[in-house]
Amino acid sequence: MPAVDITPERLAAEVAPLLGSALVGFDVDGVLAPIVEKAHDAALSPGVLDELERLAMRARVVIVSGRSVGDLDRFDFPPTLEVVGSHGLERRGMPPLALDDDEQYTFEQLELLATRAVDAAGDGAWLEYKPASVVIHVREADRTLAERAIAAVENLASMIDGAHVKHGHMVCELLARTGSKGETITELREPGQPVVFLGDDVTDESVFEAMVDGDLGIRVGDGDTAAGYRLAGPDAVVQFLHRL
Ligand SMILES: O=P(O)(O)OC[C@H]1O[C@H](O[C@H]2O[C@H](CO)[C@@H](O)[C@H](O)[C@H]2O)[C@H](O)[C@@H](O)[C@@H]1O
Repeated sequence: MPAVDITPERLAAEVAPLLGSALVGFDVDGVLAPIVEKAHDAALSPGVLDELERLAMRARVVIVSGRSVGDLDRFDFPPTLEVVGSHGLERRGMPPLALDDDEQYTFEQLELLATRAVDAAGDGAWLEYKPASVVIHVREADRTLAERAIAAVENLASMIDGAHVKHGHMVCELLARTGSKGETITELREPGQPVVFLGDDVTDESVFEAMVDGDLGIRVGDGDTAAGYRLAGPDAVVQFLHRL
């Protein structure tokens, strides 16, 4: 069934009765922070931190991001929030992720591929490093060159032992160890605890796909989704939080 468009006010009315019991999860880029050209320029929408802090007094709030935990520090999420990074591979306050020797070898091969892909995609393409992956960013690159470079890198990565590939908004991530936001939420939820989750990207779909009766999945913005509801964009997320 296609997702139902919902207003921030209506969504707040749906979520409010669940607050005492629910796990409320948020993706970052495209949900709490509007998408921008350069990942290091991203900032939370004005007012979001205060609203999240208030929400955390009434519900268990978790941030589940593809960014690394170290990178997520830039957003200053308060300590009352749980913070999960690298698509579920890292948790704030836990020991840092360390690759074993095989994974390290895979990482080095992927880094080489990714570097070549950035060269092939040309001006505007760049590499982001995370503890278990490298991300090829092509938002500012020529679209045709970027698509070609990513198709080639994906093909080559499929021949490397232990390699995984994830796609996102104008990015291709090559991972030496993989995680899943859906599995993370399933691990975090208490038995019978309802989940409310807002996400905007392909990697958030694993959360929506793992949802059970009583959960609320909200896709933010366009795109195919398994979520039940759709909010217009990051501005609507701020309004939703405010109404809540
Ligand atoms: O799971 P998220 O918290 O949404 O993180 C997903 C990726 O976000 C970042 O990239 C995206 O946002 C950038 C800034 O708006 C944008 O320029 C880029 O095109 C987007 O894909 C981040 O850089 C990635 O590491 C995250 O995986």
